[in-house]
Amino acid sequence: MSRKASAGAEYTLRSLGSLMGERRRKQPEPDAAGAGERSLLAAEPGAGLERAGAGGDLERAARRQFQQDETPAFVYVAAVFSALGGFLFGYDTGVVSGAMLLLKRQLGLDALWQELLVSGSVGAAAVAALAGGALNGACGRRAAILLASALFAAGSAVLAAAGSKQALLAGRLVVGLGIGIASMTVPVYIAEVSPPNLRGRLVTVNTLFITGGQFFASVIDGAFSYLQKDGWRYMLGLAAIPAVIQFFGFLFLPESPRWLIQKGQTQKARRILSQMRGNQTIDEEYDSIKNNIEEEEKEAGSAGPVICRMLTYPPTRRALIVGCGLQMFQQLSGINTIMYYSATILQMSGVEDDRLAIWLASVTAFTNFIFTLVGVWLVEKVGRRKLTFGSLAGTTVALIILALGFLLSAQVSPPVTFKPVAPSGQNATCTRYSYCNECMLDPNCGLCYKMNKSAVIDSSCVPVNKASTSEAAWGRCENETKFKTEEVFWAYNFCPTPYSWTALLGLILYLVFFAPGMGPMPWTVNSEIYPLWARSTGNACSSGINWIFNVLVSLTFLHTAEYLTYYGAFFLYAGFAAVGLLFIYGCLPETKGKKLEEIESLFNNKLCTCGTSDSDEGRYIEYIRVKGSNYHLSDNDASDVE
Ligand SMILES: O[C@H]1[C@H](O)[C@@H](O)[C@H](O)[C@@H](O)[C@H]1O
Repeated sequence: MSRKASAGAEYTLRSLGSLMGERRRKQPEPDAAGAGERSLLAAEPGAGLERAGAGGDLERAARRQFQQDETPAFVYVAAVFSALGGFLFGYDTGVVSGAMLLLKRQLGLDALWQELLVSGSVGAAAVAALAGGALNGACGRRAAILLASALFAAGSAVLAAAGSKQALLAGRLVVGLGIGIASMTVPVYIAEVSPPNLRGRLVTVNTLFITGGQFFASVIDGAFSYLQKDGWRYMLGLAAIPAVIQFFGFLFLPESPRWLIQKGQTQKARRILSQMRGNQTIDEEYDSIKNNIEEEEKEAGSAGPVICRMLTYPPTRRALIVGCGLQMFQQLSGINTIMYYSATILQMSGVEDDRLAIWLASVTAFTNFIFTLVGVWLVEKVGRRKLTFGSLAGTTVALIILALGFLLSAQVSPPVTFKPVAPSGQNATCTRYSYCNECMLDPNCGLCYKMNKSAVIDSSCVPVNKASTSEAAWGRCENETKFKTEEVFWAYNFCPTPYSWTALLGLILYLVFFAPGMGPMPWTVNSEIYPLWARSTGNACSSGINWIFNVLVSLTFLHTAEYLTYYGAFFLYAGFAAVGLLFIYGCLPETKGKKLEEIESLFNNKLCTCGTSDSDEGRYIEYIRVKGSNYHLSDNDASDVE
């Protein structure tokens, strides 16, 4: 039974499709626009007018019809300005790989410094995401977004002007703090200002901006890679522009009305809510939020840290497990390894030119972006649960194909047929390897070879030039301009085999399936599943988990590949994804179209019964006030019934 019902107010329970306790019964699917507007008497918008018999119902149905057409442009403006935080998150995480190619040469960075600059900001993001919960709760979403954009701007300026590696590290850490705060705040803010029927779509737009930022970063990397000296300053510094735009935009944008109500600033909250809802009456939404907060405060008690209250109160504990689980499986299915190694996978498939591979990597980022757009379109049509499940199922299959591609390539990996003698003082470790795939698993080595028709001949495994991976440290492939005229080829990171296209196919399928669901849904679902008192903390924890697993997966990939080989690593990710499928099937309820205040009741049942239990999308339950408290728990019905 819902917490509201147990709170002493007297309710009658009405339901369209099924009553409490009944199993799911199939309802006609509302269309996207009406997803949040399921009526008591009409499950589909549009059917409302015909079916509403009584005068009050008719009026309500008409009002609903009117309301759903009118979402003020203001909501979209607020969503787009906050999603600039997503863009910066994507840009700053994406741009660093290209910048690093130039930086390591210009500043002579060793592996440790490269690692620090790449992972430092991700680590800082994890810390800031975890700390961002307290910041959000105490100062509000708007202040947190303003702080994030200020950090992005300041960090980018430091990076653009950096004169030493220490300054670069400081800049990356500051940017990382911005990424962490933005990643946990922006989805919450968008969810709180959006009307229920658009919420999923608008929060998903934030992930569209993340992947858009990553794509834009890859184009900028490609463009500035020609500017060998100082190109990295532009790559890293350009992020200041959207950061400044967001900062000034947010000076004019309002605080989340839900947060204001929680803090007792009710007049201001009413004003902002009516601005956000245009011509719609806001009384019901306002009362619903306010009563919900009062109920929550009564029931959850205000003693102790929020995280302890969340863990001891079963519905929020379950929501937290679902939220963190989704973020963990998003990262464990290997998205960032795929993005990072896409250039390698493309090279394996026969793209030998380094520059071309960089440009093709931006095609990968573009695919991720475009298919996130498909997610924006689908989220209100098919709902979060089906979209996430379908997406992860496809991702699992794609990972298996990718792994098979690497496996087949390893099996026909060309043997090393020529063992040159290392010049004195030079490293000869690479010459020990007997097959190309062994040579490739050692990051210090590459293959130098000739081709006879499509067969690899005269191949040797030699050390890579530390300053430029496009040539060897010594031997036939030592000088790129020279060996290219001599029909000698150099492969760093890939083995030329006839099965490489399988890996390419796996890569494309991976992005096509991952981007619409597993990419955005963990963020979208997390922005919806916690009650207001636990929302900032819940999002802080789940975003923190996302960043922690992001670091873990990216940092361990090369070692995993060394121990398990490439195909082993991808089979491992496929295994994680398969476990994630069971988790989603069992534990993820449908939140589509529900008011944020209603979602908590989805977690009243024992965890991981969603696949079979009645707390799923087929149920349309409505509590109507009979007397006493002046609100009800319903699927967007706007009136009080005495
Ligand atoms: O949702 C995003 C998105 O899918 C990005 O492409 C990925 O790099 C992030 O790690 C993820 O959180």
